[in-house]
Amino acid sequence: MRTALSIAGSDSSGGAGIQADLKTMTMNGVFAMSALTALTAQNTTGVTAVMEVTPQFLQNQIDAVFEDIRPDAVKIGMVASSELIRTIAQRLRAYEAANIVVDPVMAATSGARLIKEEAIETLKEELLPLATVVTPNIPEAEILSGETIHNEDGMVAAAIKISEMYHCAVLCKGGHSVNDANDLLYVDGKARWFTGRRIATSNTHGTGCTLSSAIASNLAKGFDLETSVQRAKDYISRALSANLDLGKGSGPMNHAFDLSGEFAKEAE
Ligand SMILES: Nc1ncnc2c1ncn2[C@@H]1O[C@H](COP(=O)(O)OP(=O)(O)OP(=O)(O)O)[C@@H](O)[C@H]1O
Ligand SMILES: Cc1ncc(CO)c(N)n1
Repeated sequence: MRTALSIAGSDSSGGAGIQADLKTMTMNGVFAMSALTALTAQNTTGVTAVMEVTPQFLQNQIDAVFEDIRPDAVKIGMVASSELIRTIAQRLRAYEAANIVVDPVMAATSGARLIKEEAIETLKEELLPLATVVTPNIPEAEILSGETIHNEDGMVAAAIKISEMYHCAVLCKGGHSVNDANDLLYVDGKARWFTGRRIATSNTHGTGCTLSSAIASNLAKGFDLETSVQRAKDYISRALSANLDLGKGSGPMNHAFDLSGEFAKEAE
C-alpha cells in the first residue's frame, strides 16, 4: 500500500487540518500518517486557541515516520512559525523526500490567522523550493506573488511569478473567485485550467486541506501531477456536493460519499 504523511495542525472540529487530511488520504486509498505542528481549539465558527508543538517534538515525529514507514508523498499544511518551517525543510531535505505538496495555509475559512507574519518569508524561502506543487488560494497567491488578483488573467500572472521565483509548480485555487471554482495549474511553463461549477454551499471548511491531501495521495499512488490535480478536483467537487450541513458556521465536508472506492484506485 502506498503511504502519505501530513505535516499540519489539528482542527478539533474535524473539518480541516490533520483530521481532513487523514480522512482524505484514507478515502483516496493511501495509508495516512501525521506529524502535528500545532493543536487548535476550533469549530465551524472560528479558532479560539492555538498551541504550537516545539521544533524538537516536530522533528521527533517526522523522524519516527521516515525511519520506519517512508511516505510516498508529503502534504504540508498549517505551520505557524519560522522555527517549525525550518525544521520541516531541514528534515525533508535530509530524507530527500519526494512528492511534496505545500498548502501555504495563512488563515482559516472563518478568517482566523494561522501563520505569524514574519514566518511568511521563511515559508517562501524554505518550503516553496522543495514543493512539487504549491496550492495557494487567491489571497495567498497575492501575498506570495506580491500582485493583486482581479480575474482569471491575474491568477495566471501570479502563478507564473510564484513558479519562476521559487521553481515549483503552482495551483492557484479559485474557491474565493466570484465566478466558478476554476483552479489554474502552472507547471513547466504551461498554464492549464481545471474547471469546476461553483456549488451553492457555505459549508467549505477545510476545502484547501482536502484538495492538497487528495493531490498528495494521487502523487503517492503514481499518478502524474496533472492527473493528480484532476482527480483531486473531482474528489473535492463530489465531497462538496454531498451536502453535509453540520455546525453553526462554515461546516465540514462529507468524505464518506465514495463507498464504491472509485477514488481509492491506484495508477495503472
Ligand atoms: N463553492 C464551491 N464549489 C465548488 N468548488 C469549490 C467551492 N469552494 C471551493 N471550491 C474548490 O475547493 C478547492 C479549495 O479551494 P479554496 O480556494 O476554497 O481553498 P482554501 O481557501 O485554501 O480553503 P480553506 O477554506 O480550507 O482555507 C478548490 O479546488 C476550489 O475550486
Ligand atoms: C488546523 C487547520 N489547518 C488549516 C486550516 C485551513 O482551513 C484550518 N482551518 N485549521
